[in-house]
Amino acid sequence: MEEALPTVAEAAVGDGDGDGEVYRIRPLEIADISKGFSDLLSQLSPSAPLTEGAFRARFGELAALGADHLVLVAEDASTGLLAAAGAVLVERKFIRSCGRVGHVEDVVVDAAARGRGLGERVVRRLVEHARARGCYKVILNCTPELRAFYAKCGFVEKNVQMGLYF
Ligand SMILES: CC(=O)SCCNC(=O)CCNC(=O)[C@H](O)C(C)(C)COP(=O)(O)OP(=O)(O)OC[C@H]1O[C@@H](n2cnc3c(N)ncnc32)[C@H](O)[C@@H]1OP(=O)(O)O
Repeated sequence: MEEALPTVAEAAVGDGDGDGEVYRIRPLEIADISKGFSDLLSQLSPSAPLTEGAFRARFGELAALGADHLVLVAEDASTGLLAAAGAVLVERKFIRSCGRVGHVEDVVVDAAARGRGLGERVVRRLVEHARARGCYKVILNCTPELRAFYAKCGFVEKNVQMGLYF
């Protein structure tokens, strides 16, 4: 029988890196729609602002996936606004003895907060989550300019990304 999934909150408790400073990394919450989540995501990909209704609907869908889908955010204690976000999706496979693979997606740090190690901290927390969920690897797609950033986070270049857009 499959083991019980921890809740998203349980799966990512504790910052664990003792920054004791401004940013608190934690799972996404419903209230984050009013803490700049949409503006943060627009720095990843320009798009129409996320409405509260759309945010709530998607939040509910993702919550139903339990710990197999985790969105982390970093809240700036001095402003109450979000300074970074990132997600990891745990894919359940048949191969590799029904192994699991982590997919890191949508990592972004607010332009004003870049260059202070926050992006690396968020990625490392996402990777920790995937490892704790039993993944045998974590993969992601990025542009060539981000090779050095992900190398700092422990990733090595492997294979080729392909896409087919609709
Ligand atoms: C899977 C995906 O989501 S890919 C999409 C990634 N997101 C984006 O491109 C959105 C726009 N960019 C950003 O949000 C940010 O610039 C990020 C997330 C790429 C980096 O966040 P930051 O907080 O600035 O990175 P951080 O300060 O943790 O950098 C860690 C290390 O990587 C290096 N690094 C960071 N960005 C880059 C870069 N673009 N090119 C080369 N090295 C970089 C840093 O110099 C640092 O190295 P150091 O420890 O030797 O000083």
